Amino acid sequence: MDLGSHPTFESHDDGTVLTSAPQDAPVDRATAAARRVVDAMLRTDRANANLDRVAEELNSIADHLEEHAPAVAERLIDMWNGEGVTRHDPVTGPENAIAPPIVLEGLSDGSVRGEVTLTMPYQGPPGCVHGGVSALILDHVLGVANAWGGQAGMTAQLNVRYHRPTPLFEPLTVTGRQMSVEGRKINTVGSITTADGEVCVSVEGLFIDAAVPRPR
Ligand SMILES: CCCCCCCCCC(=O)SCCNC(=O)CCNC(=O)[C@H](O)C(C)(C)COP(=O)(O)OP(=O)(O)OC[C@H]1O[C@@H](n2cnc3c(N)ncnc32)[C@H](O)[C@@H]1OP(=O)(O)O
Repeated sequence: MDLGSHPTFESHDDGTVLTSAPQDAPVDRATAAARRVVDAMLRTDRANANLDRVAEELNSIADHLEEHAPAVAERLIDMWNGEGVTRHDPVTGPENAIAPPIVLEGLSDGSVRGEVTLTMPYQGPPGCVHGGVSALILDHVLGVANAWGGQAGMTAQLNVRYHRPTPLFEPLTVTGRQMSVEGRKINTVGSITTADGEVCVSVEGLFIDAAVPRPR
């Protein structure tokens, strides 16, 4: 997959930051505020909050953003340029309000690792993480693990095992590791565990090295 070399952000004794941590930039602050709105919308008292006013103000904000949106093709080129690669995806992207966002580090043992506490927008069963959200997170973490391992690819299969409900509102550790590369086939594993080390979700992924050119 033509992702180029994976941009890195800083290195320290414990690892190399592979994703773009939220910065004190207007777009990061605006996205963090949007994320806060999504969370607060699910928590607020539907009877007493002034949701008519909220709808009006949010539509006004969306109007402003859309007025300044370039053509999609132009924006796609911009997104896939340089550090942009790690700034817009739905798992780690600080510019994507859907992303928690998770900061991933590459470790010297070849694995990647991150920590996250998920809240109501990611709920499936009561008080627990939606299974599709876990699969989304792990698909991406395995993709980054492949980039860190030196051979990226497109997900061809993702086998997900849900061992126990994954709790919301608690710190979770997500990990991924490239296990083998045989020709174009890449085998990668990953998991989501609680702070106590309980495995909630584990995955095995088959990735295929395939050319998906960046928009230019
Ligand atoms: C830098 C930042 C990091 C960013 C990380 C981002 C991670 C995001 C991860 C994703 O979400 S990727 C998006 C979800 N995946 C897709 O949309 C993939 C859609 N499928 C495809 O594009 C193609 O089917 C695919 C590239 C996977 C394979 O098509 P090809 O035409 O290149 O493969 P081909 O048919 O030539 O098969 C090559 C080999 O792979 C095998 N293969 C292909 N697909 C397979 C499959 N699904 N299951 C098992 N084996 C498969 C196939 O049998 C064959 O084996 P052999 O060489 O032994 O004959």
